[in-house]
Order: sequence, then C-alpha cells, then structure tokens
Amino acid sequence: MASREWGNPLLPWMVEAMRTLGFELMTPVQASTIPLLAGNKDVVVEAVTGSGKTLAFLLPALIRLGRLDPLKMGDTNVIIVSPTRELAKQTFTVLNNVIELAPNPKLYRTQLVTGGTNSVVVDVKNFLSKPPHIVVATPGRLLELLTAQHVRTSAVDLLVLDEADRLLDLGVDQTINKILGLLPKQKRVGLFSATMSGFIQDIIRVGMRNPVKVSVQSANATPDQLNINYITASPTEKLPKMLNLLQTKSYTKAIAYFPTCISVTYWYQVLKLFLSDTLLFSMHGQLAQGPRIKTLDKFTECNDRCILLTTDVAARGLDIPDVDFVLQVDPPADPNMFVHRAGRTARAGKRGESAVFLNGDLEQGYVDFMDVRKVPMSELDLDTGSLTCEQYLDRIQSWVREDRARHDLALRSFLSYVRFYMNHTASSIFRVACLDLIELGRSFGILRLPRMPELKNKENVPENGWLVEPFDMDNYKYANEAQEKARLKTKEASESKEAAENRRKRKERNTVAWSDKVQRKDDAAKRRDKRQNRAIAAKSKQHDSDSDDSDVQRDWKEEVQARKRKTNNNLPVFDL
Ligand SMILES: Nc1ncnc2c1ncn2[C@@H]1O[C@H](COP(=O)(O)OP(=O)(O)OP(=O)(O)O)[C@@H](O)[C@H]1O
Repeated sequence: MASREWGNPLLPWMVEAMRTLGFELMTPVQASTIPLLAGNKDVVVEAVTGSGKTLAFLLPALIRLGRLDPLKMGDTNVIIVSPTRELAKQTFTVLNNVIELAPNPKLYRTQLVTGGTNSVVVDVKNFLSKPPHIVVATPGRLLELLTAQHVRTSAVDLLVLDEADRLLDLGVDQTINKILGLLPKQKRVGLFSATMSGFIQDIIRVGMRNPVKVSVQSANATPDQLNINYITASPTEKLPKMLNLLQTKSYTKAIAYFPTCISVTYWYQVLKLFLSDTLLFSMHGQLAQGPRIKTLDKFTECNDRCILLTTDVAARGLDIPDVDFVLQVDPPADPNMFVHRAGRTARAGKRGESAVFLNGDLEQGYVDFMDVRKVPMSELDLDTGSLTCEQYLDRIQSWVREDRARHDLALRSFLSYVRFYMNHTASSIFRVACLDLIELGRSFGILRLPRMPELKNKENVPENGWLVEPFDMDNYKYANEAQEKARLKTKEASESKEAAENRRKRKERNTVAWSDKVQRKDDAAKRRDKRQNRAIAAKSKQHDSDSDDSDVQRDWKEEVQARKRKTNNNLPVFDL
C-alpha cells in the first residue's frame, strides 16, 4: 500500500492545511486515489462510507488547478456533481475550508450551483461575472447553467461524479449524459461511491480514457467499527419495541430512516407523543430547501440527545459529526441504500451502532441476503418495554380519534407504506401478498381500513373495514376549525346533490320502460367500475409521489426540467 504520509503530489500549503484540520495521515482511499487523479488517470473509486472520499477528489482538483492556464471568462476548470443539494453544499463547505488555508485563497474561486437557492439567472450571472475554478453542483441546475448563453466548457479539466452509482441511475443518467456531451473529451473523470453498480461500465465507455479502479474494501462492505443489529417484530410490536430501543439505548445523536415523506410526517407526530425527553427533528425531500437546510443545521449543532427522522434524501454522503446510532425503521427498497444509511455513523474511524427492524419471520431472509453482500448483522433480542402492544394500540387509536386530520395522515402513511413495500428490489423476501395488512393498519392507528385492491380476497377483513367498534364517521371532526368548516360544506353540497339525483331517478323510474331500466342499471354499473378504477389509479399516482425516489429525483431535476424555462436565449446578456 502507498505511504499514508501527506506529501507529494500535494503542495506544501496543502500538507500544512491537512495538519491544521487535524488529519495526521491520509486515509487508505486518499493514499491510493490522490496520486492517480492528480496525475493523468481517470478513476473509479469504491470505498466504504466515511473513509474520506471527499478529500480524495478535492485535493487532486486543487493540485491540477495549479498546472492549468489562467481561466478565461465564461469558463471553468473543475466540475463536481452531487446527487442532492445537501451533499453539494457540504462538499462546497469542505472545499472552501481547505482553500481558506491556502497562502492566497483568492486564487481559487468556487461556485455552488444547485436548485432551491439562487435562481438560474443569478447562477449564470455569477458564473459569467466571476468564472469559478471549481463548480460544485447538482445535475439539473448544472445542465441548465452549461447550456446558458455565453457559458463555455472548453477549459474543463476534471469532472467528478460523487455518489456516481446514484447519479448514473435510471432517470438522471439522461441529464448526466447531456452534461458529458457538453464537456471536452480531454478532461479527466473521477467516479466515487461506497457502492458501485453495472452502469459504471457504460460511463467507462462513454467518457473515461485511462480508468483505474480503486477499491478500498475491508472484509465487509461497511466500516469495521460499525456494529449492525436486526430486530424482529410483527407490525403491532414494532412501535413499542422501537420506543423501548430509543428510550433505553445509549446514544446522543441518532438518525431514523423511514420509507416515504408522508411516513416521516406521521411518525414524527406519533413519536413526539411517546418520547417527551428526546429532541426530534424531521426532514424529507418534499420540504422546501430552506427548512431542509435549517433542520439539518439545527440537528448538526444540537448537543442534547436528539433524533432526526428522515428519508433516503439524507442517506448518501452526509457527514454529520457525532451521529452514533442509525435506525432503519424498515429495510430500504434498494439494498445498496442500506450501506449508505448505516454509514451515517461510524465515520472516520469512530465507532457506531445501527439497527434495522424486520417483520417477524417473514423478512428473516434479508439477513442472509445482506450477508452475501458483505453486510453482516446479528440479532438483538428486544421486548416491548414498559408498553404492551395493546396499551400502545389503545393510546395511538385514542390519539387518532381526537382529530380527523390524524386519521387522514395515518391512512396516507399506511397506503404509501404498502406502495413502498411493492417496490422492494428484493421482491422474493418482501412479498406484499404475505403482509398482514389488517395488523399493519392497526399498527398505524387506523380506525377503518380504506378500500384497496390488496385487501380483495383477503380473509378476516373486518366488515366495512372497521378496526375499532364502528362509529359515525360523519361526526368525526377535524380539530382545525377551518378544515372542519370546509368538510361540512363539502358534505352538505354532496348531500344536496345526492338528494337531487335521487329525486331525478325516482321520477325517471316511474316513466321509463322496464327494458330501458335494465339497460340504465348496466350503464350505471359500468360507470361505477370506471370511476373506481380511476380512483385506484389516482391513488397509486399519489403514493408514487410520496415515495422516496421522487424525493431524491426532485433534486436531480432541479425544478429546471419542471419549470422548463423557455429558452436560454431569454437569459440576459451580461458584460463580459
Ligand atoms: N485523512 C483524514 N484523517 C482523518 N479524518 C479524515 C481524513 N479525511 C477525511 N476525514 C474525515 O472523515 C469524515 C468522512 O469523510 P467523507 O465525508 O469524505 O467520507 P466519504 O468516504 O465520502 O463517505 P460517504 O461514502 O458516506 O460519502 C469527515 O468528517 C472528514 O472530515
């Protein structure tokens, strides 16, 4: 293995800067990668989470800058792409922290180019008025910048794709391909991730000239100092066990991963009910960028015992110091994500703990499945603690009964969970047909199950879906006055419409021939079927938009594609 002492090809000020930052030695991935990328090699780097990949590409980027011709207006030298805005911002901060320690920091200009902060017009204006040597960006906004009038890319010397497997994943690869098409062939390319997939072969063909694979893996795909447990629980056991774990375990800063945005919103409220002595934060991709960053900052700065409830939008790359426990409330739909989520702890040689809940014996196969992927885990035997399952159910159901809005949220959360479950890549382990939807519904605090195709032909479905003693749903009120008023208004309108319809039908019945009546009945049944199918399709669409994939994709698309700005010609012309 290469020496881990800081030195050549780093410039003397960089060696000093690393010591100032408290980094005595290079990590193994830095020792292997820096000479290659600072030299003339393209690299594909696969190294466990928290192993220091960020500096393994930032330092070579700075080294390379010193050898380039002065930057001309409207151009840039290095482009670093991250899949999410949070990660881009974090990388940008690390970069600037290093540059601040240079003898003349002003020699290195940097620009952060992501959606959710500046408008694209401002990004382009900044780019053109003060060309940055290094751009850190998310894909959608970057593409829009690079295709803007007067923006050139002929000086691009290095392209880095951080979390490359995610960037090259379905959906975003189109954007990345377009970006690649805009860059000069002569540049170097670096691909970095803790998990690499088959797409890499394509990128090697498309953009890389002399790729070297750097693989710094120990026996496992996760850091050696990370201990991973699994806990088995039936749906109704899960929350009491989870509360027991979160109350009794010793940790200071924890992250809990949930499968969808709506489930983060719902379980945040439920956990608040039970965990009064722990600070809770919640963050997901359907929140605006401002609150997202604010929450992350508050969580990072918090010195008390706290938990961040989130989705996979905060799974990759985020380096939050002192996270000592990661809970995966469910295994992620994409098994690769397991490693990224768990890797938010046990970073840079520190110890860390992670746990995942598995649904009873049904999902036990996941343990072997992950073992084959070099992610070993051992069982943690846990009971439901001070709360029996029945006590938990009583408490959550009476809480839901207090406000119809809570029931709406519980239902949406439950439906999005079922949809998420269907999307598991390891579909032989996670079989929705084997899920006990009735118990699952109860565990969500639902009072009455919705009509859903998955419940068709299921045994033991209670009459009319009631999971509690039937009660008058018409009098089930929203706690929020305005919301309740709106509900009553809608109800009144639909009742008078129904009454008018009934009057019309009665009249018709008395005047229409019998054969016509039969025909009309048939037509009405057909219309009803159509309506139901449409409702189911609409529901599926809604669930999809709740799913976490859309969460991350929102970042990729950067509102850019969504807003489809007319043409680049509309951008103002700036003084060059
Ligand atoms: N040479 C070093 N010595 C000690 N700590 C380091 C060194 N280089 C980086 N670190 C620290 O290690 C932590 C993890 O680094 P980084 O975020 O680059 O990991 P990563 O490999 O990119 O992880 P992920 O795969 O999760 O994105 C950071 O807090 C960083 O400051």
